[in-house]
Amino acid sequence: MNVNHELTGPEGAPVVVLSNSLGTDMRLWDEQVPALTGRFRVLRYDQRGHGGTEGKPGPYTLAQLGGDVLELMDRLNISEAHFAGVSLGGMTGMWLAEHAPERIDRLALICTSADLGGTAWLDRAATVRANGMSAMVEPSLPRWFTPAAAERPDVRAKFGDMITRADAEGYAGCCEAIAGMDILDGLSGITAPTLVIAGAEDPATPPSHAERIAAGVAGARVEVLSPAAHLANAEQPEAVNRLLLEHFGGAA
Ligand SMILES: O=C(O)CC1=CCC(=O)O1
Repeated sequence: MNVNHELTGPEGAPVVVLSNSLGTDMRLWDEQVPALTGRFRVLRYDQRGHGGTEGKPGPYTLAQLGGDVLELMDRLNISEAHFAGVSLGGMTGMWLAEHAPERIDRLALICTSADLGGTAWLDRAATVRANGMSAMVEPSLPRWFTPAAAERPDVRAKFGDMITRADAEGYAGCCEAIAGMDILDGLSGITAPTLVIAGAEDPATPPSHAERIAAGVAGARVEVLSPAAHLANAEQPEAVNRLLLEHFGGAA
């Protein structure tokens, strides 16, 4: 799998891997990279079918999305890393922390869920396969941002571009990975110190989902940010940067 990625920050520093959500790409992390590269080597990548990573025919599984990360880490000679993921990226992180615990040091889960599966995802996969990605822009932005942020021209341009650039088959395959996800029972197997961040106004993965994750992962801590919807790291970058630096051990 040829995973599009970017590796920046000081050579030899601890590595942080950043994983994007459904419909976005590595630009989701634009506000985090400058803050993190002061202390960390940062590897951000595009999930299958998103940004510059090809969308193989779906359906996908979380095991495949996690496998893409392990393959990339192997290729770059990264034996272990901290991991932060938003939504689908967080699901990928939970899969990795359960199934490859020796590769994940500390885990940050942003606006995600361990139990978001269901048939609605199969309907969404069918919709994008039939109609393409541009139909997803207007429904997505109000889930991703609170109303004031969702109306900002810069936000609409940047995140609208991410959605329309995504490959419909890749997006659909990722929807099918969410539909088939089975993480809840595996949470007790996660030993990486875990921070869970939620957006108080997130309609897709509200804070109750963060609380359910934290109830399953021993020692996990929850932080709820407001105002923030589903892409809390884009809407509240300073707060998320501070939390990530504290959690990964890079705070001044
Ligand atoms: O539906 C959305 O756009 C929100 C979302 C669910 C999983 C994910 O990665 O994003």
